[in-house]
Amino acid sequence: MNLETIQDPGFMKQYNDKELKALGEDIRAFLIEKLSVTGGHLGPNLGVVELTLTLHQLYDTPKDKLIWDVGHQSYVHKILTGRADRFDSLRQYQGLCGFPKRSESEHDVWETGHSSTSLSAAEGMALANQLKGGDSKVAAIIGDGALTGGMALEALNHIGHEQTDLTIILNDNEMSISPNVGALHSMLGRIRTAGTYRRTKEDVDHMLRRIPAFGSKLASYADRMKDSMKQMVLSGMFFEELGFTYLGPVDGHDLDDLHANIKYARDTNGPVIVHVLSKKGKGYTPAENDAKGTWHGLGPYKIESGEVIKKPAAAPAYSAVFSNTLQKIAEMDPRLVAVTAAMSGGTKLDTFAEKFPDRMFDVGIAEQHATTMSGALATQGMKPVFGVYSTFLQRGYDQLVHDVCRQNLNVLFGIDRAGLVGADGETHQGVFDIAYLRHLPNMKILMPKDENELQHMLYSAFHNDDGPTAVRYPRGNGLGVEMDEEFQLIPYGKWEIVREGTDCTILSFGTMLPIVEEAAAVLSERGTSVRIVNARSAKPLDDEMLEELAEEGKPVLTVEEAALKGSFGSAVLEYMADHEHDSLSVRRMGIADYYVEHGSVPELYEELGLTSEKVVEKVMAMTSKERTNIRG
Ligand SMILES: Cc1ncc(C[n+]2csc(CCOP(=O)(O)OP(=O)(O)O)c2C)c(N)n1
Ligand SMILES: CC(=O)[C@@H](O)[C@H](O)COP(=O)(O)O
Ligand SMILES: [Mg+2]
Repeated sequence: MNLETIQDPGFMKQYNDKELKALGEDIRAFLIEKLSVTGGHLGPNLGVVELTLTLHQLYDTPKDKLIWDVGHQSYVHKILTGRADRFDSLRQYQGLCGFPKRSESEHDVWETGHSSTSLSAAEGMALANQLKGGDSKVAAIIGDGALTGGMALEALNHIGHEQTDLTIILNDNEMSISPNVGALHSMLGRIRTAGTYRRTKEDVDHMLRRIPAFGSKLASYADRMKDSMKQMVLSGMFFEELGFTYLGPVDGHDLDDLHANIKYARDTNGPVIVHVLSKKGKGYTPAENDAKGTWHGLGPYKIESGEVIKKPAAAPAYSAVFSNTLQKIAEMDPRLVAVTAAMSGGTKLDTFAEKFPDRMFDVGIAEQHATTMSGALATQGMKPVFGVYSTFLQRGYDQLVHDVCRQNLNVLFGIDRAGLVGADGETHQGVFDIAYLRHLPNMKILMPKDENELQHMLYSAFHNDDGPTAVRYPRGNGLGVEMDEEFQLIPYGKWEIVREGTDCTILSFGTMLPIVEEAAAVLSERGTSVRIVNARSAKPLDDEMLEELAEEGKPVLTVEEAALKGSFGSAVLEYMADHEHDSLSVRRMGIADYYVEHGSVPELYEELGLTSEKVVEKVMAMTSKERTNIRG
């Protein structure tokens, strides 16, 4: 079938199994082919083909509501709701979003990208429906990884209490990005086994009862024994005890099994959880055999061989420098403990865990728990390092305030994906952490200009015993600079002049330095002499340098890859105002007050005006204005 002719799911409502199977095969082939060029979350989507087909047969969207969690597995849903023709632009600038997007389609009723929000959203929509006397059906599709997120358990608690009519499809493929972790995961594993156990039980029952004379006595005795075992292993009781009807485990690739159970759930009063067992990467061998999470989300690949096409990297990934530096420190200092919230691959803490298995804790998708636990580790003299994406640390904000900063605990936050991340788009850009950290008393915020300075910053922060420090670094690879053999201590609040100049000073924060240096070279050719400062801490600032700049009186420009409101440039403005340097001209470049969607980072730099050309323009305006002022 030509999937690009699909307008909406109406066409498949009456499809029989054979037609659905054929459609499923077309969808798998389409995904494998398209994503081999664009990249994306192939594994998760291959795992939900039959499930999504069944949902769109049984639910009449957009009247009925389907909510996808984490949302990276919504490509099949997007194909069935008329967007197959946009897949060549998947996760590209002004192209198809990799997560549900309400502006893209009326069938996308809730936007996700951060994990574990679907149950709360489903409850909200179901309660609204109830209050309005509507007849919409609501279903949330949540993965076994996302179920480990605290929000999901908060919602289960409330939904079970309210007894709201809604269905939760638990898509259990035993994987988070990498293999799932935690007691919930083990419990689900027991259910998977119990599922097999239950089928065996029925077979045994049938066999026993066929024994003449005492067979039925034997069977009922065996039943009693089996039931106590069932209670023990059939942990669907966990959900039943919370007030849910538990159905499962259901074969996530068997259309009949799915249809019967999800239809039953849809038409049952009260909350129902359907435990679906699926295979991540189903239908494409390299993805099916993926034990590490390579095929969770990836770039282009060769379909036949499954070879992932990697661009030759001239420099190490910042995440690798982070992990390698921690390993070097951990060899010298037994107090170092690494923590991740289900991102061991992305943060490269998986390589740390290979060397120090007892000193790396993956807590699941639980940033709140990770933050507070790290604080408590510090109270006991350990030196915890929480490796976390900027955007995901937002999930642990109160724990940052209430537990870590207020108690001034020695936690080092390795904030990865700081700045624009690109293809994951607005839910993942790491552009708010300076703003959400800077106003917290006791927090320090550092960002290196390159990978060599990153190792020194991590080393310096690790040896700082004056409370929490955030060392932030971007997604992707470094600049290819030489790495010092020996660690150096970088004093907090001491910036570095990397180029002398007399007409204007640019305070470059973190990754902006190459763009600023390029602009300075152009400005120099035009006769404007620019001083460049590697302003490597947003808190504390370099007060001494700021006083000198104020004294000198030349224009100052701050440049950062972060939200302008509340980040580094704001800190400089605040400083100058608070110290009554009212005549100094300070201007800022950064990310304006909106959510930056998906695209390549260079394209997003263009959109945001974070280019050397724009820096040149800005400085020319500032200095010519300054010159005009002098001439009067
Ligand atoms: C708050 C938050 N933390 C971490 C992530 C990163 N993340 C994206 S998908 C994923 C794993 C999800 O596992 P699961 O829900 O089982 O979905 P599957 O990929 O197995 O279908 C993680 C950890 C996130 N999106 N949101
Ligand atoms: C869906 C999700 O949140 C993760 O898969 C995320 O896309 C990983 O990002 P990186 O590719 O930067 O590790
Ligand atoms: Mg999973």
